[in-house]
Amino acid sequence: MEKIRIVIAGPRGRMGSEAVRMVEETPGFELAAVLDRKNNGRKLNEIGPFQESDVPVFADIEDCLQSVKADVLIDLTVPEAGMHHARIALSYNVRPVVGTTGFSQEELDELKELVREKGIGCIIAPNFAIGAILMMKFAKMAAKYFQDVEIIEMHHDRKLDAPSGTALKTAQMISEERRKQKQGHPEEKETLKGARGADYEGMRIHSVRLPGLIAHQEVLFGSVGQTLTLRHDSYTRTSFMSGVKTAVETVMKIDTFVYGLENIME
Ligand SMILES: NC(=O)c1ccc[n+]([C@@H]2O[C@H](COP(=O)([O-])OP(=O)(O)OC[C@H]3O[C@@H](n4cnc5c(N)ncnc54)[C@H](O)[C@@H]3O)[C@@H](O)[C@H]2O)c1
Ligand SMILES: O=C(O)C1=N[C@H](C(=O)O)CCC1
Repeated sequence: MEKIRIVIAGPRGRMGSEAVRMVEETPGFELAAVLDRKNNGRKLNEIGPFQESDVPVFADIEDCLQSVKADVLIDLTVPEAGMHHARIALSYNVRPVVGTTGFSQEELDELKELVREKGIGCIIAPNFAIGAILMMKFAKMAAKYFQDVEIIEMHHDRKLDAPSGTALKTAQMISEERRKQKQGHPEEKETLKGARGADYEGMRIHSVRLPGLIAHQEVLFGSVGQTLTLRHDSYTRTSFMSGVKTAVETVMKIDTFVYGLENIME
């Protein structure tokens, strides 16, 4: 069987470098090229700790996709670059697997429409860790029985977007079961701005940023005389890689837009 040829955007990043390792180690996957903001025209083993890999580095995705044959683009960059890469990849019939977070609803809708026009698969995954996916699914289940919920997401202090993509996706999944309602005292007042966190349909999302953390989230439900806490922790970025691998394999078999790995989990 032919190998799945993959382009990775963001190969020098925390996630992108893990993804390069995963692709290189996976039978059936082949790294075709990488997209880096800098280092156009060089080889991957000249720009990072990847001794074995001499695939070409491109700064521009169009140059890349005109020069190398690719099946899948894995994007682990920043939202502006991720959107641009996903749009161009689709226009070249290359299937995007996007782990980058921070997209607006309008951007997700635009990608969904492009995928509908093209008829090839595209997966946007705010979190690739199986435990995080289960946490979100359990939170949705619990929301049927608990109307009051707050989300606390905790990440390393190099993270650019807040709230995290996972926290937003969790809130969206909960909102499929929970009726919209403002939580807390109807007359509560913040004496320090932001004390009650972000407001998603009346439920609150709190973002913690600290060195030492990787990616963690608690979903706290409260009802009369009881609370229920769901918690997930990613202690290393390798925790995300089996999800990236599954997404790459799956995106080759589908012709639709998927937002969230829970939609492709058996
Ligand atoms: N879906 C998940 O499970 C998951 C897990 C962890 C992180 N993330 C997300 O992945 C993204 C990357 O996270 P990170 O911690 O690896 O960040 P990082 O800052 O370590 O890496 C991002 C990389 O993207 C590169 N980059 C920026 N613009 C680029 C461009 N135009 N072309 C090519 N490369 C470009 C940067 O140079 C950098 O090397 C973030 O949006 C983060 O929220 C998702
Ligand atoms: O490290 C990050 O940045 C992470 N981002 C994702 C998010 O925003 O939910 C997933 C976890 C790690």
